Amino acid sequence: MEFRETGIAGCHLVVPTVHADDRGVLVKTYLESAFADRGLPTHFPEQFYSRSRQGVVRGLHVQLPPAAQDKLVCCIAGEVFDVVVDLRAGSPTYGRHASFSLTAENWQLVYIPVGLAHGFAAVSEQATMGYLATAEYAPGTDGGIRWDSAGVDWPVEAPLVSARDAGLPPLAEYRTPFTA
Ligand SMILES: Cc1cn([C@H]2C[C@H](O)[C@@H](COP(=O)(O)OP(=O)(O)O[C@H]3O[C@@H](C)C(=O)[C@@H](O)[C@H]3O)O2)c(=O)[nH]c1=O
Repeated sequence: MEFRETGIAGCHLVVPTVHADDRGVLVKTYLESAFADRGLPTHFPEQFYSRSRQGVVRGLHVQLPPAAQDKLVCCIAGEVFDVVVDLRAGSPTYGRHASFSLTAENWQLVYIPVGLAHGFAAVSEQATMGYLATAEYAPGTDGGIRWDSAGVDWPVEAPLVSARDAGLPPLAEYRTPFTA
């Protein structure tokens, strides 16, 4: 399991070892000791999945304190264009984003620390995302910024976006509770 820097402090691209043989593959996507060695969280009380059809954009979401979450995200079916945006006041990369191609074939994951917004576009016909999170979901603490306000070059035409996501504030108007 390799941890690659992403240009946004504390956010890592996690590249697991893919053990392939005649039968197929075995891939370990989370290893407590590897996370502990890097000072990353090892307690993930919540796991969930979403399935999206092609052209869906979800995000850009961040769960607010006191229920703020670190997340470990991956794509277990299909392919997504995954995005994080730094919303930590005082961060040298505040407002900047990083993007990743997460696919069921490359098995890569993104570790997203508290204070980064997250979203993705489903690039394949269907895409299933998996999440581990360090805090349980708390209705009323879900926030974020509008998907098209952070300079992201989304690889989809006419994205399908939820009403809630369409109503999120743009990055320029976002009042962040997070600090670097
Ligand atoms: C995220 C979440 C949603 N829900 C409910 C609320 C709502 O009725 C329904 C769908 O929620 P949403 O529209 O927020 O689902 P979705 O847009 O898939 O939300 C997710 O987006 C990506 C980008 C993330 O990073 C995730 O952390 C999460 O915010 O599921 C839960 O019960 N628990 C949860 O943890």
